Amino acid sequence: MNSRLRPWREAATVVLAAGGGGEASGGRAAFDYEVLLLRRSPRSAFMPSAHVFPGGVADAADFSPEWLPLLPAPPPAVRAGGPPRPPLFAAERPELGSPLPGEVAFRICAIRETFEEAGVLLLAPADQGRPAPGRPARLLPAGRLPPAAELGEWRRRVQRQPGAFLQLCRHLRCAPNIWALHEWSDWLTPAGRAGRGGRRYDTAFYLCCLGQRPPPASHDQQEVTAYQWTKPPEAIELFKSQDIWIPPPQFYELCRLCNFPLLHDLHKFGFERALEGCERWMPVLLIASDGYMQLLPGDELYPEDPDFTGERKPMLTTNKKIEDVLKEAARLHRIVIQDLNNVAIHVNVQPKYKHINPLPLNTKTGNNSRL
Ligand SMILES: CC(C)(COP(=O)(O)O)[C@@H](O)C(=O)NCCC(=O)NCCSC(=O)CC(=O)O
Ligand SMILES: Nc1ncnc2c1ncn2[C@@H]1O[C@H](COP(=O)(O)O)[C@@H](OP(=O)(O)O)[C@H]1O
Ligand SMILES: [Mg+2]
Repeated sequence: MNSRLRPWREAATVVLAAGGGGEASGGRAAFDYEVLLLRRSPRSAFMPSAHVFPGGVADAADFSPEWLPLLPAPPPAVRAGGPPRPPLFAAERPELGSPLPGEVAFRICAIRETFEEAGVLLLAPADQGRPAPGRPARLLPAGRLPPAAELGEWRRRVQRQPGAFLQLCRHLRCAPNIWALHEWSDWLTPAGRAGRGGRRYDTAFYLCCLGQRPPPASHDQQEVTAYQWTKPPEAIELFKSQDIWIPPPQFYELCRLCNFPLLHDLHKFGFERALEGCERWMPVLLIASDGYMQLLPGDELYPEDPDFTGERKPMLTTNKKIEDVLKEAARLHRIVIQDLNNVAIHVNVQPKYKHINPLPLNTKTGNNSRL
């Protein structure tokens, strides 16, 4: 990516859910699937030790035209649509000389990163033809994979050289299962929250539902130091009890998933909704006297002309307390952060593009009554 043209890096991440086959009934136990969370290394320059979904920065190799003969055609519904898209997908990249559209390359990126960071290979046989988007995806049968040691060697090669992912796919006569990933959201790191060295990310979030038990994963002991498959409400509980720290975008998305106890419902919602479009969200920080808020588009305090580069006014400030700021507002779409693990989403606006609002789960002790 040409970082000189944009003050942020372009990245992709995948909310990987696996399970299914559950019964519809109330309570947390009713969740019939788990999502993959990875703990970032404490040495990471950005969000050290945070629990996130697998993902990372796009590489020129994700845009290689050499992918084209390997990839299946998009399902008809995907090709027919022309919904509103974030700039990440729409931007032309003549600097890469690549005919690969962003919507393909960022999916390849998310799948490559999932292999690098968690050892999970989201591939489909290259001769499989068009996917059936109506059903959750499945992984390759174990018989199509090389022995574990050989696969481990491939993984290290891909980590060193992302172009090796194409070689691996050719070797296995497989292709990244790109159409099993459904566009879900797009988060841009707030100006004023850049990590060491000014790191900010415009990150495409995809949803991928696997209609099978969570596959074995493994961390890489470098960028990622632990992994866990967890039900969305359990992840919120772990956050609340300070066992893990989840950054605001991932917290927001886990609270959205809490609307769907069943994998099949989540998958159906995810692939149908993706056809409606998606917009990029850059939270704008409002610092209050006893904490801060991340204002999101649609909130009445969200600026009409947000400062994307952070050169003008990356943060708003007030002397008031959070409670008083909240009382004064009618149209709410914000993440309220009183301290590291005391986070609540306040939203009463209609989500765009047929998306769903997060369940209002305050992580303050005793407040998760909806679970
Ligand atoms: C996948 C990433 C872009 C990381 O890339 P890397 O593996 O380091 O190459 C990951 O950062 C990600 O999923 N980002 C999503 C959007 C984002 O940047 N969120 C950070 C928000 S920081 C924040 O809100 C802090 C706060 O106010 O508490
Ligand atoms: N052993 C390690 N500990 C911490 N971070 C590591 C690491 N090995 C690699 N990384 C970091 O992981 C990031 C690559 O992530 P990804 O492949 O998901 O995009 C790089 O961050 P930077 O790009 O910020 O330097 C790299 O420095
Ligand atoms: Mg990463």
